[in-house]
Amino acid sequence: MASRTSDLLNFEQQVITDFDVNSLIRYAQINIHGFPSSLSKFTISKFGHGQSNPTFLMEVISSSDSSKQRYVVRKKPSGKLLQSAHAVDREFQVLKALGDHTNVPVPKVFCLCTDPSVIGTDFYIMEFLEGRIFLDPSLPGVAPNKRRAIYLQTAKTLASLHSVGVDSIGLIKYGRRDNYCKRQVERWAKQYIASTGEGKPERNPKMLDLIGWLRQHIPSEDTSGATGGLVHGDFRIDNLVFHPIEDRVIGILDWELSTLGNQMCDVAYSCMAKPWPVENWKFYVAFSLFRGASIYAGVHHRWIQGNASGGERAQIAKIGTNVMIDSAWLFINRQTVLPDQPPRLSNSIVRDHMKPVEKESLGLPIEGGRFVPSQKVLDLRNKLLMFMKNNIYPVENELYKLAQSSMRWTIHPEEEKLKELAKKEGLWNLFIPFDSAIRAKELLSLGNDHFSSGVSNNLLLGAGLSNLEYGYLCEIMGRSVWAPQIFNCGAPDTGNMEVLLRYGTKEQLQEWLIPLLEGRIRSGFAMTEPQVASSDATNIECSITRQGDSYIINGTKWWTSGAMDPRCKVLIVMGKTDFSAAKHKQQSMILVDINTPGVHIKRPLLVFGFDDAPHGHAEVSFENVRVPVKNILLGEGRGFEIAQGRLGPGRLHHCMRLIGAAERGMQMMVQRASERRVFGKLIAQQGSFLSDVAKCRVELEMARLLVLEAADQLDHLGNKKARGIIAMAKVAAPKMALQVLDMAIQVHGAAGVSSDIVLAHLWATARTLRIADGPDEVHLGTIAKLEMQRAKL
Ligand SMILES: Cc1cc2nc3c(=O)[nH]c(=O)nc-3n(C[C@H](O)[C@H](O)[C@H](O)COP(=O)(O)OP(=O)(O)OC[C@H]3O[C@@H](n4cnc5c(N)ncnc54)[C@H](O)[C@@H]3O)c2cc1C
Repeated sequence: MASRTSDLLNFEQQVITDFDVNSLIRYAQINIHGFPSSLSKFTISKFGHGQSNPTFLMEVISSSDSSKQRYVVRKKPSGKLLQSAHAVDREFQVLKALGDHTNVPVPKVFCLCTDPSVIGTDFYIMEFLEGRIFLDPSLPGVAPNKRRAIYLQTAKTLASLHSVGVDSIGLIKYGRRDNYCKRQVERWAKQYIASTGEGKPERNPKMLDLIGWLRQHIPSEDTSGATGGLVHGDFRIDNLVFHPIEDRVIGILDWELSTLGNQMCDVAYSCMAKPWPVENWKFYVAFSLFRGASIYAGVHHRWIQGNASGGERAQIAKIGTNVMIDSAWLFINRQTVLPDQPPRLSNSIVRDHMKPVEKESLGLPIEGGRFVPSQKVLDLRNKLLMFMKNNIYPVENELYKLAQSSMRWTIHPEEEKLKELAKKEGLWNLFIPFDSAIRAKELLSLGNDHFSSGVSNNLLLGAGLSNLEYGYLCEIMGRSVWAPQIFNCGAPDTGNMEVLLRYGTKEQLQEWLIPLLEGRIRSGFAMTEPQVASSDATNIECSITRQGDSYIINGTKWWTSGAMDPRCKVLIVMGKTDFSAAKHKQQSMILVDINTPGVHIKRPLLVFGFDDAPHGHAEVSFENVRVPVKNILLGEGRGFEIAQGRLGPGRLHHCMRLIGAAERGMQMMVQRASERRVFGKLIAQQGSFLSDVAKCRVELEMARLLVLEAADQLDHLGNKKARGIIAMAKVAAPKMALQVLDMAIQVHGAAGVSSDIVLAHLWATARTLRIADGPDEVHLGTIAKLEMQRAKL
């Protein structure tokens, strides 16, 4: 529940002894227009909430008309203060500028006094805002829809504050925009040192380590000032006054730490409890916790000295300091390189924090359903749908024509044009999970000049989506066999790029990942071998033998998808580096330039007569292929480890595309049935059709939910723990797609099995997915094994 601003006064109205109240009244009478010249009564009460500048409510009753007026007085604390803290004159300056020139909600300020003879310290007087303050950021007791509105308003208020053009409202010199974090780390480090140590609260050595860590990880945008602007410095929900009834903010309070600087710090600080996947997030959250720890140490120290404005409550600051230091380290360590468990999404956190009774009262799924895409995803989805409608469906026939001609193994120029268009529209590399993108950026210290295509590197590293978010988009690409590669989201490139993003060295990323991300080259994944049952990858026989600074590769692979493509330049080859090692440690993966002597593309394989030109599935032989040692991925014997990381997301991408293929089938089936007459009636009017189409929809929606759930679990639990549900999706999605496409083919009659329309090709592709990336039986084995284990618990 919210507290009224007036409820936050200390219970007993205090008689102020450390300043001259009469002097304050005299000052107000002279400097505030409309302040009563004679008073029949006045009271001064102190606000109990907040630990910093003492703040008072001054209520005065005019003796002439008995009207009551309320003002807020905010002053510096008395006593010796830490350097640059408690600058109420700066608070006044920023409040005045915002109040006079912007719509940012702030209390109106009346006067600033820097004359110590009045009440002993600087102070200013502002209007009193009667409204609601939410002291607990989890908003207990507030209905979910209200909570949503309040959080939304909080975010909007921060956005309005961050949008202020400081130069035009007289705040141009309010601070420096660059190197904010750098200066802040030094400032709060000094204050921590000053507040702790001998004769003071105990100094925590982990805080010193934290200072060192922060110094080493200052983000580049901080140095450049790219994210610079007005910073509140303490933007929390309990520093906002909400309207007494309406869910809107009427005032942002407590501007003590405001300045110009890196606005990301405000963002991170305001959602410290909500991990959020952007670059440098680790730094910003750790920085917020560090700064909080330093402030608490100061509060605790002042409490020991007897001049903390928060009174006895300041004692808890002692515990708070160390909790914050520990939390910072927990956060830093949890996210080293890539998290075992990727960051949780905010809606899951909200769910997790709901009390059972709240969940029950809502009957999960909450707020319109569990799988409701965010606005960002909806926007991308709409863009994709338009792109498919305007650019892909209309050229499908044209692309097929070339792929069935004698020029089948060349690229249609339209395809490359569409790739450029997709890049421009921000529909590029959407498959890249945000955590992998962060690693790539860190490893490569990417700048725009690393890319030749002229597209910003941010775009080349995707849109910062989770696997679940990508699920809503990938299925749309799956509606056409041509679409995925136009968005640079085709197999096996996505899986291969994911391998490089997760496991590649800096050099490997430079050499292969960047051209792949740009869409300049394509790739293949060579694991399956004709002579052994390759669904069990321990059977593979291809050898990778170390010779000095090289590895020599010998073996035959088949079904190496993409290897026929003239743009294919690199293969990830799985082979054995040590035939005598433990069963799952014999295999390694290595990068092979397709033009290396000894790599022979033997022939394209056909899938029910489709050769999938110009992409193709090739038989490839490797005869004494010599590659440099640096091409090994992750290290010898770690092939299985990589395969597990690669296959989870890759498998799900297939499932997502299958949902899209089935949707296309549904749409074509209904359209055909609504146009074609058989025996005097439209097909759609035949009872058997209605029953069949409904059953298809049921199957499709079940499979979609399973796929989305698997993506959600992959995001939350990681590859290993999500393997059961991924296996389920991998079994269910092809089965469903085959059923729906088969029905669509049936409705189309002979046209359905022809190559004149896309259904036969979509069906053939779906059929391969009961085998490719592991046959059904292998996945059923995984599901059954987990089920048996569960039963034993
Ligand atoms: C279109 C297409 C594209 C492909 N792309 C690639 C690629 O890019 N790179 C690559 O390396 N490979 C690729 N493959 C190969 C694919 O991954 C393999 O075909 C698959 O792993 C199965 O291996 P296999 O063909 O050797 O079948 P085998 O291992 O010989 O299995 C044959 C059958 O045995 C049965 N079986 C297997 N295991 C079990 C079990 N545990 N219990 C009961 N029955 C079982 C299943 O019915 C299975 O279908 C592709 C395949 C296709 C069709």
